Amino acid sequence: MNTIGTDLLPFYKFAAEYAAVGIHAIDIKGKTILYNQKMKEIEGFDYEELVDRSLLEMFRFEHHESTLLQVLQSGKAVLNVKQTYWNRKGQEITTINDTYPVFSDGNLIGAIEMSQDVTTLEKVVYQPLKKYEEPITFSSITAISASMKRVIGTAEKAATMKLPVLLIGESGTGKELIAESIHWASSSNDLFYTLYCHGTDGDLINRMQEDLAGKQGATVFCERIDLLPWPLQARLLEMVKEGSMSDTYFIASVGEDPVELIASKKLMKELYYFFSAITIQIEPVRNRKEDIMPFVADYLSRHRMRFGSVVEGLTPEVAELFLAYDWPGNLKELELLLDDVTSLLTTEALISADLLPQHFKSKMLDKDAQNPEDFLVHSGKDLIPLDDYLQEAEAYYLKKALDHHSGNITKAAAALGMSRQNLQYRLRKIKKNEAQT
Ligand SMILES: Nc1ncnc2c1ncn2[C@@H]1O[C@H](COP(=O)(O)OP(=O)(O)OP(=O)(O)O)[C@@H](O)[C@H]1O
Repeated sequence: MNTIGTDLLPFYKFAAEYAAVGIHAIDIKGKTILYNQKMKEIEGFDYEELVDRSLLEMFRFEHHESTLLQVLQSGKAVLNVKQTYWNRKGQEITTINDTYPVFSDGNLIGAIEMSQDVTTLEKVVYQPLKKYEEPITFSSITAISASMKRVIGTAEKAATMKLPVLLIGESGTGKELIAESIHWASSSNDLFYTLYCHGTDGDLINRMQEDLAGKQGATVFCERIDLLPWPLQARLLEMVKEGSMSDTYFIASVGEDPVELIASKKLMKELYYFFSAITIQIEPVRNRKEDIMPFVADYLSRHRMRFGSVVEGLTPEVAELFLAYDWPGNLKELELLLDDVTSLLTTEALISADLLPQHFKSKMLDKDAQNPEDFLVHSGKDLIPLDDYLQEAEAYYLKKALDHHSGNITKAAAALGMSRQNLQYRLRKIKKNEAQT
């Protein structure tokens, strides 16, 4: 209650739910008590999956992974942590997180994390300045695999014909690089304009028209039109068809198969028809691993030229890890990893495993382990019989409990609220089941 007697709780609740920052709060036991709309958007959960999200609570054991739990343990705030990662939908997300302990009457009662989504800002402000000092042309693109060579071949033809192009590929596969290369190959005009479609800003398209007013022969790259809200897709369609922009060359990109995007109403059919005079599908890098090592070599050569470093390559162990990893964020993820690693280099000629960031090493170690999210029901995943599901969930949970207590059965059993004998019996049963399958 405030001084004028209005109950503020409903207002606080509304503000938390609809705030433009992602909010995730946990209580003293680590249970999620607040998880707002923006956080769902950032982490890429669909409504159906969220209904199941409470299930994840019972698997919440990765204490060292979570800043929230770290803050809960230390009682100290962790501020200004920038993170780039690929969320559940494979979208690249960059956030700046502040995590605070929450006290009531001097007692710690939980922790709260506030995530600011700076993905678009990063893309607009930071990235274009970051990598290449010269215009991007086809020769800047690593294309050793047969599939990337085909991509470049088609892109070169598209540039000659100057027909609208639709680039299809996961985040980080280099769609923007290809769009820019098509631009330079198709025209001598230096106006390459990227329309970042990640936001819900209603003025996005009007602003672009203002920016391009009176400028002849520009190329507009509409990046990820599938992320554009429906009314803005309609507005974009109207604009590309308008006579006033007839001199503009349009290229667009989408993150998945456009036929599925149309079926799930994420992409307007007419917009697809406009852009798809030529479609170019870029394979994820896990299907063309021949490109990984040449990309690393190219990155390191640029690093030597730019910073005068002496780094030559990777140790065989790191090369093996790079080739084994699936790279959900594609070469962009590899590039960010190399940015991290090379910032630590002094006189090393080879990048060895001890220079790799902890988050990458733990992902490699966990590669074969089951994740909490494997237990969620996804629309694209076949259901399994309940008994099998429960068995898998039990095995996962008990193993995590044991890991958590460094293999100490007595402590794990106590934490699980069961006798030592009961835990041993269940573990034997799991082993037997695993041996049979
Ligand atoms: N084949 C490649 N050759 C060279 N660099 C690449 C290649 N693929 C990706 N990259 C690197 O990855 C980064 C991301 O590429 P880009 O922004 O073009 O990806 P994208 O497919 O447009 O991603 P998103 O859909 O997330 O916007 C670039 O900065 C580039 O340095």
